[in-house]
Amino acid sequence: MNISFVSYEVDPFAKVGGLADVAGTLPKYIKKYTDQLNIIMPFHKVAEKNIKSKGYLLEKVAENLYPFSHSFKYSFSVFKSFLPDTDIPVYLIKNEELFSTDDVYEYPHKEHQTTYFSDAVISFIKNYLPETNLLHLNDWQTALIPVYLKTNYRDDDVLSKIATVFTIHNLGYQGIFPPDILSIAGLPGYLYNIDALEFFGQINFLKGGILFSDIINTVSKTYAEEIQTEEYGYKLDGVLKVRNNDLYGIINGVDYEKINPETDKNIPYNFSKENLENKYKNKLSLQKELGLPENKNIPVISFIGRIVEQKGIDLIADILDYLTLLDVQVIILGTGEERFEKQLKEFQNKYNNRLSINIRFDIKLAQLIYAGSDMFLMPSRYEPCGLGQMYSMRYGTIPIVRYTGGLADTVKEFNCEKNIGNGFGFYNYHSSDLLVAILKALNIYYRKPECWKNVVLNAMNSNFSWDKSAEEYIHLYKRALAKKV
Ligand SMILES: Nc1ncnc2c1ncn2[C@@H]1O[C@H](COP(=O)(O)OP(=O)(O)O[C@H]2O[C@H](CO)[C@@H](O)[C@H](O)[C@H]2O)[C@@H](O)[C@H]1O
Repeated sequence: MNISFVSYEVDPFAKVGGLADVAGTLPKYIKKYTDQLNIIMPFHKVAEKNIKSKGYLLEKVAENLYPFSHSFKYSFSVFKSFLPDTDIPVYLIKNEELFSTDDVYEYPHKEHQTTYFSDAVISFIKNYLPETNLLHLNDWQTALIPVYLKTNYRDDDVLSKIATVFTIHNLGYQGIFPPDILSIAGLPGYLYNIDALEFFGQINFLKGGILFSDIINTVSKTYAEEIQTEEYGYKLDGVLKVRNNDLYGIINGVDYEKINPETDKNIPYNFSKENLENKYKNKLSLQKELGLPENKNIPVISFIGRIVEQKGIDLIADILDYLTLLDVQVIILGTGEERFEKQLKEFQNKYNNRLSINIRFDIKLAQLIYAGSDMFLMPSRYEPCGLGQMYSMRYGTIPIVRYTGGLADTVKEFNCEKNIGNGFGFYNYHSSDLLVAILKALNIYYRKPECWKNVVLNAMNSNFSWDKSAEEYIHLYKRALAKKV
């Protein structure tokens, strides 16, 4: 198998959320099953900064290339780096006009940027990587690649042989734009059709990915089922049902080398199951760093994530007045929608010694929060997989989740008598249900310390390695390739 993995975010080059973690880790695990594997991403400004500051190798491998169909006649060049500590090449596609913003998703005309990138990837493959026989695509930004392949390039001797696997990391982001994007992208006008890319008078990129890829998957089994219902389908449930025979769910894993309390360089005290005292030293460091009273007995309840509706921020905001009545400390780290950021900042002034609101992106602080907290909130409205709950468990921090999508597949309700389970949760999307789930955890934390220790150990013993999921991806690749013969 000769695979190119295409993603808009790849950790540690450019990260906004969980997509970067997956794109920066999964390739390491599928590598052993493949002949050739590389990653292709845009050369965002932030990637350039990270490569320079971290001293990664960078060389130009191609210049003056052009996309074949796109109406923008800018040329692009391609740079090569490597996924750190591996021999996996990362190809970065550079164009000054389109990748000029500081952050990954800042460019105002994303439809121009993503279509240009998609067609440029194809042109680069045809010219420099013609042995490629499978493209693993991720999210709406890359969803038109299979559309180009099955329309404009269906008779091309190299490109027509390429199979596609398309992973949906989040159905909530679809890439919906006015119909004139088809002519800008150089795609045929007949795609403006209900059986193709048309979507309520617009063009929907994700719909293109769903209909034109050989195989589709999402990042947990439960979410793969949920998105075929009206409640979670974001108006694409019907389209997903049409592709039901080719739709799979594969749970994400955790990079056990990077997300490891025994070796993590971002935390002051490394620890393991055998040495949990150090976890509580991290708790004191965390409290100190955020200006909260330093006390290792007070339960610290945290949230890290994008501050958007998906993550259940409204439920957290609803209960903060009640939660702060209790002897707890609450820490929030994230960035996102302004209305939520503003609302959270207002709470900060009310409850200074119980609450720490941090509106920023800060990887080092995130690791200290995973390590130094007792409980980790993920009351998501929907959650394709979720990584925070798995990271927190690695550090003995107990997830409190809404049982939906990947959260339902990775968190099991703790039962103190039987000593089974690794977290706590609730089902209905109601703030009172979230509050009750937190109270269940606090009850055990305060009144049954032996049980609390057990749930901490159960969480740390949970297995979220990528090995099994990587094997499942290989099966999907084989299925996709079988469609080409
Ligand atoms: N302010 C901040 N500072 C530092 N770090 C921060 C941060 N905000 C977020 N992060 C980090 O970003 C990652 C978020 O990952 P998630 O999987 O939880 O969410 P996301 O919704 O972005 O991903 C989508 O894609 C992934 C990958 O498939 C799915 O797991 C998920 O369900 C889906 O919504 C974690 O590594 C977290 O620590």
